[in-house]
Amino acid sequence: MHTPSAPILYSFADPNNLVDSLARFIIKAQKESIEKKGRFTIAISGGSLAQQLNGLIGKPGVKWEKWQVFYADERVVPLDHEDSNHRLCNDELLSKVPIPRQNIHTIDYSLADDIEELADAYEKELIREFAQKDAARFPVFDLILLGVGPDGHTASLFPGHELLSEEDRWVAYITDSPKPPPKRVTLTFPVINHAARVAFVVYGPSKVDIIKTVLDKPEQGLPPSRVRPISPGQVYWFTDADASAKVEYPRTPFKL
Ligand SMILES: O=C1O[C@H](COP(=O)(O)O)[C@@H](O)[C@H](O)[C@H]1O
Repeated sequence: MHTPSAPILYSFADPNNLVDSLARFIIKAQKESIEKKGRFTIAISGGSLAQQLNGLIGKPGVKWEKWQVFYADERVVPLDHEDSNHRLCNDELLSKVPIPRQNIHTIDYSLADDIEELADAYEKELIREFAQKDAARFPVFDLILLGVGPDGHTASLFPGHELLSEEDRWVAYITDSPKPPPKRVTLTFPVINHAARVAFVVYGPSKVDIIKTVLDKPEQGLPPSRVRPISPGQVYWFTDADASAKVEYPRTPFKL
């Protein structure tokens, strides 16, 4: 097994530059994936990340019909509820681009009374997309987009939670999320760490201390510090000057 590569940190002084660079990065990942496999598999988080994706709207070169979109985590609420990660992503991006609805893989909220069944059903949705085509132990997403909460969670993997040691499941559930709503499903570390690329998108002054801890003190083992995709996977950080203000970890100039 190869050692994971060190994270690559980008810091953008201009917010528009962050949005545009992220869009160009995603389009490049999409192009490489389609050339290799004929499709682009992406998992998207909710929260503040969704607003950073609008650089993709109307951009030439995006082959929406080749995208298979999953959620890195989802709050167990109706899909049109204001807390739903799908609703956020749909409002900010997916409803504004020509992606076929069947390529957007949402949770089945009709199973909400039995969250274990709901998580199993979402895992089966991933198995249909990945296992039959790639025959791998874990799915290899072309790209997973993650955020980081001020408390140090990523996806719905919270500091100190027992889910951090999940080794088998692709999709796990929690009913005691410290951040509301309490019921959520999430991709697990084995899935996140098998991705070809993982990009954190973190901006704003409220994230400044947590990003410093995650990048400068990975030995503390906060969930985002544990995102180290196995080689040749790579983790990237797209940050703004506010979020990365205190980070000593070396920045890399953005170029494609
Ligand atoms: O609850 C969640 O929070 C994180 C971070 O959200 P942010 O608004 O602080 O960026 C998000 O990445 C995750 O998908 C979501 O469920």
